[in-house]
Formats: sequence, structure tokens, C-alpha cells
Amino acid sequence: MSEQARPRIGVMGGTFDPIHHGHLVAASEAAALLDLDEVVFVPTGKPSFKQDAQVSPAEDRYLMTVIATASNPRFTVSRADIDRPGLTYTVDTLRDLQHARPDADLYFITGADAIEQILTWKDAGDLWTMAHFVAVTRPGHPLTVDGLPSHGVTTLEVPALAISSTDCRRRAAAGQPVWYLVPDGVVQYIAKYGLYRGLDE
Ligand SMILES: Nc1ncnc2c1ncn2[C@@H]1O[C@H](COP(=O)(O)OP(=O)(O)OP(=O)(O)O)[C@@H](O)[C@H]1O
Ligand SMILES: O=C(O)c1ccc[n+]([C@@H]2O[C@H](COP(=O)([O-])O)[C@@H](O)[C@H]2O)c1
Repeated sequence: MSEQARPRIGVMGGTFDPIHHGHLVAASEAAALLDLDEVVFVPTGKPSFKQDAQVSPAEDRYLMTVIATASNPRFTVSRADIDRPGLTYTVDTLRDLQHARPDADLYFITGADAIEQILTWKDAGDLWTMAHFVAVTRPGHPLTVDGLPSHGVTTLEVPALAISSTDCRRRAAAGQPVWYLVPDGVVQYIAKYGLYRGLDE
């Protein structure tokens, strides 16, 4: 009897405040190039590196992520990080997902800016045994970091989209359009609930 291949699951962690087309293109490209069966988007609960920043409520970020990914049959969203008390660390995200999907191989997808910091992340030495890491290029962030285990990280060139959540928030706060930077449903969600109004950054 032939052994069944293990499912290959991408994990895209982010604050997603708001989720934008840069995130979606990165996930889609990683899925195509690494032959992933699914990409799970995991909005952070309390991001450890953004404690001083004003971050929108987790439920708003979660719902925008659900809206943005709904039309792609391979994209799903996990509440693992927003339902876990305390600060969000990737080691805990991966442990929870391993527990939920013990049959799968995990591929953590992250931007070049995040991968440059990865050696400072909690329990960094353990991360490589829990998932394969996929570093996607991002405009303005060439990948230059040394000291990553080469067997644990794949670098992917994705079409450059110079979109950031910071810029989307600033635009929404200033009454400028975010159409086509974020999915249409996310534009409507931001307007309907008045997110980023009065934001000072
Ligand atoms: N335009 C983009 N291209 C490729 N990767 C991206 C892009 N924007 C964000 N990412 C990656 O997606 C992940 C989640 O990002 P995050 O939610 O912090 O978005 P962000 O746009 O960087 O937000 P902010 O501007 O608030 O810091 C990170 O690993 C980040 O590097
Ligand atoms: O585990 C850590 O110490 C750690 C530190 C900073 C960021 N991360 C993760 O990196 C992903 C992108 O984070 P951010 O803050 O750029 O949205 C998200 O899944 C975070 O939980 C993880």
C-alpha cells in the first residue's frame, strides 16, 4: 500500500491591521511555488514587537482577514493567536497548529523585514524544528541577514507590492482612498466601523 503524502500547510502570521494585497500576493505565490495545499492566516493576538503601537481590536483584524481570504478555497483563518492569552509568539502559534494538524508539514511565510529579526524571536532555536521558513521579498527590504540555517529557510521573490498596513491606516485616517490596496470588502469594513479614524501616527 502506498504511503499518503503529508499535507503541506502554509502559515501566514501577521498583525493584519489591515490585511492588504501584499499579504495576499505573498501567500498566493508561496502556495503556488511550494505546492502548498492550504495557507492558514493567523492574525496576532497581542503582537510582542508592537506593544507601544495602537493596534486595532483583535476581532476587527480577524474579521477583515476572513473577508479578505473568503474567495480563495485554499486560504483559511485561524483564531489560535487571538484566543491565546498573553503576548503572541510564533513558537506558540506553531505549537498550536502542530497540535491541530499533526499530520501536516508547516511552512511559516513571512516578509524579509520579519525574517531579519527572527533570531531575536522567542525560542528562536526551536523554530526551525517546528516549521520550514519562507522569506518573501518586500520592496525596500532586501534580504541580507546572516546566521539563518540554510536548510530551514527558503527565499521567494514575489511581485513587488509596495503596500504596507501603516500606509493603509494613514490613508484611512486622512480620508484618502485605500481602494485596490486592500480587498473591496476590507475597504467597506474599515468605512463601516470607522477604523483608523482619529489615528495619530
Ligand atoms: N507588501 C508586502 N510584501 C511582502 N510581504 C509583506 C508585505 N507587507 C507585509 N508583508 C509581510 O506580512 C507579514 C505580516 O505583516 P504585517 O501584518 O505586520 O503587515 P505590515 O504591512 O508590515 O504592517 P505595518 O505597516 O503595520 O508594520 C510580515 O511577515 C510582513 O513582512
Ligand atoms: O515569536 C516572536 O518572538 C515574534 C516576534 C515578532 C513577530 N513575530 C511574528 O511574525 C509575524 C509578523 O509579525 P508583525 O508584527 O510584523 O505583524 C507574526 O506572526 C508575529 O507573531 C513573532
